[in-house]
Amino acid sequence: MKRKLVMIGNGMAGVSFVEQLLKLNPHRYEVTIIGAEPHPNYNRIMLSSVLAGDASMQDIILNDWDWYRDNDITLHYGQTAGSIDTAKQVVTTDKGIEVAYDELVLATGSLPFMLPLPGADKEGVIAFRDIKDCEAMIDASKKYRKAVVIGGGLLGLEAARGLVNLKMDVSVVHIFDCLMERQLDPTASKLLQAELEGQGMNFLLEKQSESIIGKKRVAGLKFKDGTHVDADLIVMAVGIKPNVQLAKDCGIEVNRGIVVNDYMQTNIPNIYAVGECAEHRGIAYGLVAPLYEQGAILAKKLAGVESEGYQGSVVSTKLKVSGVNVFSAGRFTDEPGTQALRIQDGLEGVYKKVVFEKGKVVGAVLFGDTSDSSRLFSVIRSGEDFSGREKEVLFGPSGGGKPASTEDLVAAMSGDEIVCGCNGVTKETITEAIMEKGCVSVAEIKACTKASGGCGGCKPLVEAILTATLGADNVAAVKEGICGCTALSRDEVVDAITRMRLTTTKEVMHVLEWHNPEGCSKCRPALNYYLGMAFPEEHEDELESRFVNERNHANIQKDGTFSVVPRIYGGVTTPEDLKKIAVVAEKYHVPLVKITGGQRIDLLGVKKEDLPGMWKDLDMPSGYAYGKALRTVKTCVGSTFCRFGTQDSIKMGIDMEKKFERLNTPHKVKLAVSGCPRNCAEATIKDLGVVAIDGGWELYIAGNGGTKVRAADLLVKVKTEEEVLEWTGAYLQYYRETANFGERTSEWAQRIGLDTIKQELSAKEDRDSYNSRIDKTLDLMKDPWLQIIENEELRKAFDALTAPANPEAAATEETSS
Ligand SMILES: Cc1cc2nc3c(=O)[nH]c(=O)nc-3n(C[C@H](O)[C@H](O)[C@H](O)COP(=O)(O)OP(=O)(O)OC[C@H]3O[C@@H](n4cnc5c(N)ncnc54)[C@H](O)[C@@H]3O)c2cc1C
Ligand SMILES: NC(=O)c1ccc[n+]([C@@H]2O[C@H](COP(=O)([O-])OP(=O)(O)OC[C@H]3O[C@@H](n4cnc5c(N)ncnc54)[C@H](O)[C@@H]3O)[C@@H](O)[C@H]2O)c1
Ligand code: SF4
Ligand code: FES
Repeated sequence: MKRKLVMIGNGMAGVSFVEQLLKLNPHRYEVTIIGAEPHPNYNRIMLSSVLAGDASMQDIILNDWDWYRDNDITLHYGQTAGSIDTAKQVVTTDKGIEVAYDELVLATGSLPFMLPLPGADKEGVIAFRDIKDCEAMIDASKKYRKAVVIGGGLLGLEAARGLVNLKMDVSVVHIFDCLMERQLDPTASKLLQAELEGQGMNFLLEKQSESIIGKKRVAGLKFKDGTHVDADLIVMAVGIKPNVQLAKDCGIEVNRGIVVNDYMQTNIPNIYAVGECAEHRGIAYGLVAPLYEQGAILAKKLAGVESEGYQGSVVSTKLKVSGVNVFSAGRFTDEPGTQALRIQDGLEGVYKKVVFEKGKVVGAVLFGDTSDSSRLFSVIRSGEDFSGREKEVLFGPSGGGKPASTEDLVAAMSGDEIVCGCNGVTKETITEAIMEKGCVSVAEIKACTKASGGCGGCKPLVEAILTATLGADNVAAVKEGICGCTALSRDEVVDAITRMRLTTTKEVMHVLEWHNPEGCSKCRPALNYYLGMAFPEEHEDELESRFVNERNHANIQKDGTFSVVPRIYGGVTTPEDLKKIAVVAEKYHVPLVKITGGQRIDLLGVKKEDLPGMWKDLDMPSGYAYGKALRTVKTCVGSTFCRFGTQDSIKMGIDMEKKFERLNTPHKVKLAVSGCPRNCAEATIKDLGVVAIDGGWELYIAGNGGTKVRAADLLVKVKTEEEVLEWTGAYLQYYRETANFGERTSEWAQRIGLDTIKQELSAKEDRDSYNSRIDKTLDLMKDPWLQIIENEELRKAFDALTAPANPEAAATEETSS
């Protein structure tokens, strides 16, 4: 008969412990979890990324509902354990459910510390601890402007960064004169402050909060020095306290946290504690890496596997604010008996400090360049004696180069050592992903194991494990750089752009140390695209990084003339538009007027100097026949006139074209809509094709009618026109975010797999998230012809553009349709 294991708390530490227990001894226990939050276990760390707009709520689920069912775990979610009868071994929840246990694990985490200020109960005063808080901030940003974060620690600064991204005016109130004083020395702290001020944060240092003002809702914060700051939202991030009340009430020994021994046992038999609520050797940890280590020890204990017990952890932190590289580990302050080695490069904004005690590295602070973080952390944990050769730690044995390689440290790591603290991923899990699942890049390892998907601090170590496992030559062979100017892959470049918030091609090339500082014709347009995709609002399109056809907003022809293709939505025109086209064709002596395969009209043989005049006279939007963008939405007659038609394909096509026109994509995108399965619009050889069926629509993807003909695959059947637009938006944005620049949907879909696409888009929440990003981009797009006609500066710049010496070479870039 199975023993009854009950766990109170459905958070990161607790569930990680259960996962490890199931691996070691899957059949020993009947597991019940009581969780106060109405969600399955999620990655609390990533709430910062959700707030910053870099991840969706769906992305941060660690164990979905199916996981509990598949592992026979009873989950009482949305219920709080209210009491424990330690004599009868029964837990009672606030909803009156009684659960008997043989073994009980407390994993109740922490509570945010709320300053007991007068007015702290007003609307708009919140903490930042869970999904509910995160949603409250996102909602507030839609209605209000001024946010104040109290606390300049890790949490406060990550909250502040998220609120800046949500377009709020953000002030951070801090009690000391240095931010993150628990992790940084004053030098690093001041460098950090300057960097964050540059990102738009305002700091009010050495401020003691006195009261919160306002009526029902907060209106401001008053300080003890008589000053005040206006606020529509106040986020308190002034630390946490272990959640121990339940334990205390039933007689379990509690200090700051629930007191446990090296095997996570409390003073009451059969009751254990793990995670932030536990206090081991006087320390209650507030970071996940040590909590996962505790979970591993407890799992062994309850699975009947011997271990030496938990010995405590050295912790390291990395601030998850993009564009800022800060790392801190161990004891970093100058104490008696310690010595510090510091280097500072004021030009590059780099600062490094390593603290020694009796020759051993006991702590480190890095700012600006954190590439040494994994190695330094390993050195701290290894306790290696550097007496007499301390400088090797930063400068290597020769005094001038890099110190002992990360690969050596990787080789010395045991399999169960945690590599990614944020996601609790061990070295063994990563090597398995490489050897058994065929991962050959950090991005693939991330997709497979989640390692490096949180703060990103473990990335160098994951990379080193990859190199150590596959061999440097093999890694280099499989890693396809985006061009000869860099050894970095597309994913690595895009990841760096988003993580470090790089905004220009020059900045990317500089920060990522391009071999060729000017880039080349392959990487410049690609970077320009990736930047625009990642930061549609901040990035200014770089004309000089565009291909010649896109610079001219017209396709260059073999004789050096251009073609003009105005947009004709869904292939439906009007007598007025036809008249305008005819007048323009005559006025500018257009030698050839041609109906294209995409159901529109091409005016060929136009002189460059005539282009703006023609655009003005036409007074029609650009058809983007020259761009890596949405080209056409071909439609059939559909139900309006055709006797076979089941749906209005013309309206559907026009709606799609109007919604997605001007969208920049990795390569050109063509759509089509047919009004019945006879498919006269050839929708099944398009990047996305829609075919009407009885009572709905079928969406086909990744078709191609070009040199490599490919029939499209069925993605989904839907009922309404709204759903067609919703799926199309999500699909196009997923393609925009994950395809290589220059990769058609057909190649992309074959590379990543149809099942992956289906799975990625299956949840409505994910589709909404993709749509919100595509909508943001579409809102910002303007018609390029109109801009040049209306804006004198742009007009001058356009006139100054010269056509390439060899039009044929340029014409191979793109073809129109
Ligand atoms: C925004 C944010 C960013 C962070 N970033 C990082 C980071 O980058 N790196 C890092 O290492 N750490 C980070 N942390 C800290 C990290 O999230 C915590 O250390 C970790 O989540 C603690 O895990 P836990 O399981 O002990 O507690 P929790 O994850 O808090 O889980 C405890 C759970 O128990 C539930 N509970 C409590 N009492 C009861 C009860 N009586 N009955 C039922 N359920 C109960 C709670 O509702 C909660 O769901 C961050 C924290 C936040 C809030
Ligand atoms: N990147 C990360 O690793 C990360 C990110 C977020 C949160 N966390 C963890 O979550 C927990 C909570 O984070 P936190 O930043 O709230 O805790 P913290 O204790 O690390 O920092 C709180 C900060 O608030 C300041 N403070 C205290 N009282 C104040 C007051 N009255 N007015 C103004 N400032 C005041 C403190 O000086 C301190 O710097 C911690 O355990 C932290 O490690 C980690
Ligand atoms: S696809 Fe069907 S509805 Fe459209 S024109 Fe052809 S037969 Fe008519
Ligand atoms: S340690 Fe943060 S992502 Fe791995």
